[in-house]
Amino acid sequence: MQPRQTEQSAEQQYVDALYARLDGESRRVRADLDDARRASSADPAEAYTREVRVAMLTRRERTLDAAGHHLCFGRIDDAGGRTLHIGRTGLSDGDDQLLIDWRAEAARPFYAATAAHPMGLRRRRHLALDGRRVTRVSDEILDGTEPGPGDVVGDGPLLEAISARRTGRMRDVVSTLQAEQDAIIRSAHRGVTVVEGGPGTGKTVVALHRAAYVLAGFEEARSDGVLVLGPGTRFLDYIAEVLPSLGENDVAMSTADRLVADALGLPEAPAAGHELRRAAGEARLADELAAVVRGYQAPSGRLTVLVDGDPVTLDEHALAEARATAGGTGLPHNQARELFKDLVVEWVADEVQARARVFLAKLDEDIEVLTGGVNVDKAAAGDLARLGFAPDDGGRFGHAAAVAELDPGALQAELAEDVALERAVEAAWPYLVAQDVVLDLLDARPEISVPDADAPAWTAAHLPLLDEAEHLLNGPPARIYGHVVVDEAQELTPMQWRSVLRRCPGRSMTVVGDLAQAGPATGATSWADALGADLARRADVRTLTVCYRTTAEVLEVAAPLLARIAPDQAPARAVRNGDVPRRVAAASDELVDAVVRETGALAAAGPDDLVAVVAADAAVEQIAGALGDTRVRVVPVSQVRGLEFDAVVVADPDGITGARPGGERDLYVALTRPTRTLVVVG
Ligand SMILES: Nc1ncnc2c1ncn2[C@@H]1O[C@H](COP(=O)(O)OP(=O)(O)OP(=O)(O)O)[C@@H](O)[C@H]1O
Repeated sequence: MQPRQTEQSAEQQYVDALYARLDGESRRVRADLDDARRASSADPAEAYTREVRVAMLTRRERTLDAAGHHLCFGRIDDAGGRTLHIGRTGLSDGDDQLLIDWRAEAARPFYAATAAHPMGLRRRRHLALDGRRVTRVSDEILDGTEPGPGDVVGDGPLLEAISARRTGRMRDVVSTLQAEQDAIIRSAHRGVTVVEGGPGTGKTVVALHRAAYVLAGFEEARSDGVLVLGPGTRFLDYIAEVLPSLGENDVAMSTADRLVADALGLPEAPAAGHELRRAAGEARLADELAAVVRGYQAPSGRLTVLVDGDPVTLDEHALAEARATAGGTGLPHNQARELFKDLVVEWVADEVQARARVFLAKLDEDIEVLTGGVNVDKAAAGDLARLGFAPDDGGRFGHAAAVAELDPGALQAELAEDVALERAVEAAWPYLVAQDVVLDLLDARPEISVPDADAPAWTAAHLPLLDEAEHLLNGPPARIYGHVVVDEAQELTPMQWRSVLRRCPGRSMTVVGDLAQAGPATGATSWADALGADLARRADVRTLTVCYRTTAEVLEVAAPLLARIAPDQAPARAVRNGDVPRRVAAASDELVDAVVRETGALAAAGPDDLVAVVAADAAVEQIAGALGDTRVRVVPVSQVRGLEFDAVVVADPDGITGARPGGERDLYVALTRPTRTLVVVG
């Protein structure tokens, strides 16, 4: 038998044993889960323990289900001949660790060892499986020794993975993660990790595998959940299968816009043009909204309340003090209003009591005069004492008793319910709703206004403003996350960042993006622009340098553009070579025909290939119409960030660069989408 076959059948035996173990554990977990679900207890502590157990077993059940697909994909052998198999979950037989979870520390050398730093390994082995059958074994020798009879050295699985035809859905790449990617995924850093890198360097891959790692390793991520944010629904569909295939089904996925719309209970808002998005996304609008809200908080003047028909007035000084106290708590506006009202009530109650005291003292005097000097207190002392009143130092009960009857608590409670007082407070410090606050702001900013203030047609661009206002009025969002992953992070406006950050109070985040690909709504040129100087300073910034998507030839076509739009950025290094991209000249009236011809040729040449046309947004409809009903996708350049295809036709590059500001960045994004074939028509 060939070494390849011998090794393959030895691995097959091992893999069979792993699957037997997996099946056994799945059966056991399911039985335990049934038991745990059936058990009921009236004791709250026991009921809680049971719930925790059900949650734990459910998670394990899911992990085991997902792990069944390509259960084991690697093995590492150290110089002493010890071996470890690496896979999607850990499996053991008593003390024997049969399979190591890829996230475990012991699996690190599988990803991190190189010939320069073998980390004690002699060999790294990749296993390819088809169902439960081992279809291939391939080895890398890391310690510089010659391959022996048991080594199967050949083409790397990475090359095979990245050369494979795309399906339109991203897959997990847990079996071929590269060292520079793995170092970020496994980082123990709990704050903000920023991952930058050119197109196709695996930023999305890193972000998603990091989410899975963080879920397993960080307690706060497990308890408060993980959120993945992407630039649009097309992109979210594209990445939807990666985390479930890693056994993680509980990760929330959304766009920054949908996140806010859901939180505020608003319907999906229509997309906005980049000018509106940019204008409505400026950071200073947060200050302006805060000023709008402050403007409603007891503006200077006096506050008059009618109590039993008598006016009681808080003068400017008293009002300013109440405003300063309520405002100074830092509470959101609507909660601070309650405190403001309490202060007004207290003030008014004091005033009413002071007036009563004066009035009663006067009454005592009048009675004494009327009764010819008879001291009423003295005369009624016995009765008053029986009623529980104590005389003051001068032996007087009179107004002390009467004022005591004006129980301050009861008086305040009564005032708090008083309609006239409530009306006066509402005029000074009204309850506010977010939409009204934003409409107030828009009065002063016609460039971001909505047409009809009575039925405002909010667009996605306004959502972060509404979210900001909601925060100012009612405080932090109810739903927060233990870890937030932001993909295509260069696309978020400063106001969107504020929405995202307020949902991640722990600031445990993975932020991935490429500033050279920034669209016109943000045009961020530094991470400090994007994240704010403070957070950017504390962030752990990593750079990916190797392009796994496309060929060296395609990167070469994009290189002059990169030099113009991001002169400081070193181009990524491609690991593959391929065909030289083609340029097809076409006059503007022939353009659509030429695009149809070229895509037709590509689709015919690769019947299973994923073929796309990328065009300026305004040109999409015409091209799609001319193409008719084909499997070729026509994608507007504004929505193509993060996506990839086997073959791409870029239609009318000048049209793309001229369509909107920063058009060269759009073109750069378009040119870097293919995994293999690029045709530029124009
Ligand atoms: N270690 C890897 N093994 C196999 N495939 C990989 C690996 N790293 C990246 N890839 C593949 O390379 C392609 C590009 O990866 P990804 O989309 O994560 O790049 P990106 O940096 O996010 O790109 P962009 O900037 O265009 O959004 C994907 O098909 C991905 O699956």
